[in-house]
Amino acid sequence: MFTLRNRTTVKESQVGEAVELVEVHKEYSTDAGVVKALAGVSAVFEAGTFTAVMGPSGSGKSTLLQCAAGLDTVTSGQVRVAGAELSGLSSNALTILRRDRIGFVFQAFNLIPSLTARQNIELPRRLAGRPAPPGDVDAVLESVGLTDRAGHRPSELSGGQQQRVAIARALVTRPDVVFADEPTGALDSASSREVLKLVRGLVDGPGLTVVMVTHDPRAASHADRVLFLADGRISGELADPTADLVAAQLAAMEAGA
Ligand SMILES: Nc1ncnc2c1ncn2[C@@H]1O[C@H](COP(=O)(O)OP(=O)(O)OP(=O)(O)O)[C@@H](O)[C@H]1O
Repeated sequence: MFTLRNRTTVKESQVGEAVELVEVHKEYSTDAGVVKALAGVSAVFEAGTFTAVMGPSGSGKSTLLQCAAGLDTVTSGQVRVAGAELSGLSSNALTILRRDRIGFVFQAFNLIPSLTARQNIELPRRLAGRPAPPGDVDAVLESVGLTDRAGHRPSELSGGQQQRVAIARALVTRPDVVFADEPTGALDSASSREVLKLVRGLVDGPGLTVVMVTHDPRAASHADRVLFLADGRISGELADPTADLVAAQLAAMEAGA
C-alpha cells in the first residue's frame, strides 16, 4: 500500500479538519444575470474520512468541489484546507498548496494518449519542475494495482485502469485531500466498484481525506457519509449510507419532500 508522507508521525491535518467551508457563497455573473451557485455552504470534512456530495443537476456540487480545492475563488465566506485559509494566500502560495496538498480526479481521465501510464503519472511533477523520485512512482503504481501496466498507453488500458492511472497521478504528490468529480461517471459498474474500493482503501489505509461528487447511490454507499446539496445549500446529511437509503433520500428531494 502506498505510504503517505510522514506516516510515521501523525500530521496535524490528519486529526482534525482537512477541509472546512464556512458560509461559502459563490455567484457567477452571466448575461442572464447573477447565478447563485453556492448560497451559504458550511461543512467540515474531517481528516481521514470519505464524503460523497450528491444533489440534483445544477445544485452546486462541482462548484463546491472547485471552491474547496482552490480551483475557483469564493464570492464570500471561507475555505480552509490543511489549516490554511485559501483567500489569505498569495497566488503563489495557493499554487503550492494545490500542488502539494490537494489531488483532483475528474470523470474524464484526462490522460495524455501518447504517454505511458508511468509517464502520465510523472507528468504533473515534471511540469512543476519537481520530478517525482522513481520509487514514489513505483509506490503509487503499486497502490493502484498497475505495476504490470506501467508501460502501457491509455488506449491499451480499460476505463477502470485509466481512472486508476489518473488516481495514481493525483496521489504522486502525496496530497492530504483528494477531490473527485464523478470519478466513476464514465465507467461500467464492475470498473466503478474497483475504483471505489481503491478509493476506500486509500482512506482506510494511508488516511487520505476524500470528497467525491457522484450521481450514483451505489458509489455514494462506499463513503462514510453523504452531503446533499439543493439550490446551492446543504439540505441534508446521511452517515453510513447504503445505496437504498441514498436513493430514497434523492427521491424525496426530487419529490420536494
Ligand atoms: N462558470 C460558470 N458560469 C456561470 N454559471 C455557472 C458556472 N459554473 C456553474 N454555473 C451555474 O452554477 C450552478 C451550479 O452549477 P454546478 O456545476 O456546480 O452544479 P452541479 O450540481 O455540479 O451540476 P451537475 O450535476 O449537472 O454537474 C448552475 O446553475 C450552473 O449553471
